[in-house]
Amino acid sequence: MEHTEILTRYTANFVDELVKSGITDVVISPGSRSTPLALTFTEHPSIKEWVIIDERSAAFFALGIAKQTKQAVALICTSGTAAANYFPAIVESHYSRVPLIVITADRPHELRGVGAPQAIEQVKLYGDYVKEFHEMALPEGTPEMLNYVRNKAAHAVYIAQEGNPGPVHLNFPLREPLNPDFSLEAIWEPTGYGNYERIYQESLDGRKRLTTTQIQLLIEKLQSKKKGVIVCGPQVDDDFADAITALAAKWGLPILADPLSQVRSGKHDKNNIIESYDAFLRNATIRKQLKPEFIIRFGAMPVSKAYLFYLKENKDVMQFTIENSAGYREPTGNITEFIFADAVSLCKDLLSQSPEIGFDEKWLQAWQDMNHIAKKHLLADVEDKITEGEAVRALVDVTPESSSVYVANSMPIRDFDTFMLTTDKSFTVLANRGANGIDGLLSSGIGAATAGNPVTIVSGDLSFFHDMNGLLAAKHYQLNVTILLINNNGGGIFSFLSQANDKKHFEALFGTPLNIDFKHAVNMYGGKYILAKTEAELKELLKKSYQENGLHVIEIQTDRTDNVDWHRGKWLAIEQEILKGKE
Ligand SMILES: Cc1ncc(C[n+]2csc(CCOP(=O)(O)OP(=O)(O)O)c2C)c(N)n1
Ligand SMILES: C=C(O[C@H]1C=C[C@H](C(=O)CCC(=O)O)[C@@H](C(=O)O)[C@@H]1O)C(=O)O
Ligand SMILES: [Mg+2]
Repeated sequence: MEHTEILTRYTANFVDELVKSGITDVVISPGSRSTPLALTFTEHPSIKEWVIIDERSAAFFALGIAKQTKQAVALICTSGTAAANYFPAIVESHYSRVPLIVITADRPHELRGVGAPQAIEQVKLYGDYVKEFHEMALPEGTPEMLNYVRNKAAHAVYIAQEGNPGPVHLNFPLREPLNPDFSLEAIWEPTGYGNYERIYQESLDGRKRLTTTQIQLLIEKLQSKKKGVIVCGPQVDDDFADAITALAAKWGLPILADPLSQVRSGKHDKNNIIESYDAFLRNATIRKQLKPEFIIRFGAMPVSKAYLFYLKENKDVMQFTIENSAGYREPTGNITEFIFADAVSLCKDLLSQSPEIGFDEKWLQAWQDMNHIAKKHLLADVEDKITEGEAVRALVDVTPESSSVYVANSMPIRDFDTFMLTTDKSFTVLANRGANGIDGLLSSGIGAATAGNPVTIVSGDLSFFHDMNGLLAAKHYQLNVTILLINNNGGGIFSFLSQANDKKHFEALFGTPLNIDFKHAVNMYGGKYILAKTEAELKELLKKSYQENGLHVIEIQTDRTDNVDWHRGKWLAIEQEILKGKE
């Protein structure tokens, strides 16, 4: 075979095997060295390609698709700093356990380290942030090498999705000429198959379960205890909410549900859910009154800093951390017993095998009473000028059934933690809490919108500014996306921190006001911009945006100092009523 036929068959077998392994979306950024990959993906009849010019945005866009669909997404870019621009999203996908197939085109080995253009060191470029790295062989046309390239494709998808999902990096050296020939016959036809990774696909559905003996041992450890707390961190399993609430109901235990646990919304039993714990666990006296005898946490730590303090103050308390596969996520240094098992299976096994464990019903009541007081205050007071908490409250009220909300880090996710109360409406809450970056948010949310469900992105002004390039995808692909822009003209979260006491440096180094009019940026990307001034107005504008196509940006404007005072006023009123009741 001559060069172009080898190149064509090699890349076609690679792409076809990715598709056969379940890849449905690929995000391509323009380049020359990546030509054979970009063209072959685009020519393949069964994959959707998204072209995103800015590689940092492209990778966060792919991350958003993968978070929404829970399936691996492929990324293609050319050599050089293009590949380096993938790094932030790869870090996020590593920590938030999102599967990505990262494919970087590269110069062939004779052009590396010799001053050739656009040639950087791409071997293991992302270090340990990827689950696996492979330097692909240069294209060859033998049956063995066409089998090899299929094996690597299937293996990459398997590794990206097995255990704790994450990114896999394939570096692809390619020699010129780079244009494939799609007139060739049967380029998608696999050569003799042989054994390769596809066989793993079936095992992905295998849930890791404890043995009956292990379940009994766990139950025995708990039976003598009365005051337990179930904590639900971020979860992706659609069956988890039903399973954990059924178990909590049988055991009579409170569930502290993080906004990303997907437990706060849905048709399941909400009786044991304590969603406002961040508001009242801020008070040390209340934390002491709620000292537990054991804690069972499912998944990563919740957003709540108040819960972190609660955990730190209970180093003597028996703790179990449930992880689906592997990992160590216990930042307080408290002793914990890690249980590596599928969360839903574990809940079901405990439910079916545990006797009536007579936990202390007053214990659950104590949590429910405090939660009730907190919710009363969080739902009270409609201000004449909308606040950041009311904006979240309004969104939770009007976001459509089965929609998704992609929430920015900093205050938006914390306001979701405080103001997203339980609801029978089912909607998904997504965020980039792996590394808590303010980068790539718009791209991630717009990527999530490609799945077709209504998506509302909740962004601070700096997060919006940080990823404005991401808006191009919404314009280019005419995606339907609503963005709730919470503009307090700077980094509002810093006003809650001790840095705010440094009047000399604060605004320059932490407040960092932008003083820009986002309307112009929104119009540049073909979006509809409007300013909402009250909670009622915001609700109407949000509902209207869900009825219309395209990009909608609804901005509310707040003052960072007023915002702190308003939040602290809420927290104080809650604490005072709870503690008054305890006098
Ligand atoms: C990429 C990145 N850079 C910097 C930070 C540090 N940081 C955390 S929150 C924040 C300010 C965010 O401001 P904004 O998006 O307006 O949200 P607000 O705090 O006002 O709610 C910054 C700079 C970060 N988390 N990620
Ligand atoms: C801006 C950064 O993130 C820090 C900001 C605030 C967090 C915090 O302490 C909030 C307090 C609260 O939730 O009541 C802080 C933290 O979680 O420890 C974040 O690291 C940053 O650049 O780190
Ligand atoms: Mg801000």
